[in-house]
Amino acid sequence: MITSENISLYYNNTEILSDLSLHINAHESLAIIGPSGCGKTSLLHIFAGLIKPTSGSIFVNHTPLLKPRRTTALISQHYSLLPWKTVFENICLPLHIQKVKRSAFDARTKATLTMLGLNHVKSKYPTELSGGEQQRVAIARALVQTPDLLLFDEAFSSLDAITRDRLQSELKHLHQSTKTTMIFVTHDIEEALYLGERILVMSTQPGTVFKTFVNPSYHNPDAKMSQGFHQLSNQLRQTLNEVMHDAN
Ligand SMILES: Nc1ncnc2c1ncn2[C@@H]1O[C@H](COP(=O)(O)OP(=O)(O)OP(=O)(O)O)[C@@H](O)[C@H]1O
Repeated sequence: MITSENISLYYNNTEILSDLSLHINAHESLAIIGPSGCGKTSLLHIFAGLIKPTSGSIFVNHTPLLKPRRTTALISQHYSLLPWKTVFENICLPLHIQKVKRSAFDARTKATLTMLGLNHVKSKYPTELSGGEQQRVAIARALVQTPDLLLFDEAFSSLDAITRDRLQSELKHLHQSTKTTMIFVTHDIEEALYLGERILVMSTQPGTVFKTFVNPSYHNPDAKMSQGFHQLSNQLRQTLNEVMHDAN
């Protein structure tokens, strides 16, 4: 689905990403973890087509990525909902902008509201919702466009532990049922392990691939309780220590 070939990124004269090559398969769920400032958000913005690498190439479905795609959705920790619009209106906004017919977008919006358990708040305004509900609305607004690529930038970091657990499990279910390609940037090792079929550990700035891990417990319904989960969690912790050690 996405291939980056030897990409580098400079801001002013500072090298942020260096010679980064990576392939993400269609339907894969990849978690990206790494030290603060190593360029995770910048890499996600490159995948979204929002910024161009200074050198190297980036392809989505074998086509050079030159601008944002309509079927890529980026979800960050700032929900970016319009406060003067209801939940229903916020969710159908992208369809409205794309001039999808009212009859078609009503049905799609209703189906998405049901999928994310938001029917009871559909007439409320964002300020009347909890953080978890607002994040669910942001996810619904992304899903209503039936994206083939979902990018999450620390999307759950400001949520309480119970809401985060619930949303993580909803997303995992969504990934397993829709097979949308998903990329999660996170600081949280447990989140990376729960949501990533594969986990990419980045080096310190300038960021590049330090190591990737295949996650054997991803498809285990009780992943968080499994021995494999705890073993890989320790391995990831150790690898992040190595990353920091290499930088000193
Ligand atoms: N628009 C910009 N102009 C100049 N420098 C920038 C810009 N955006 C990001 N940077 C710098 O690029 C580096 C990487 O930032 P980025 O947000 O991609 O890292 P990150 O790994 O996501 O960080 P964190 O984990 O702390 O969120 C940082 O040093 C940051 O200060």
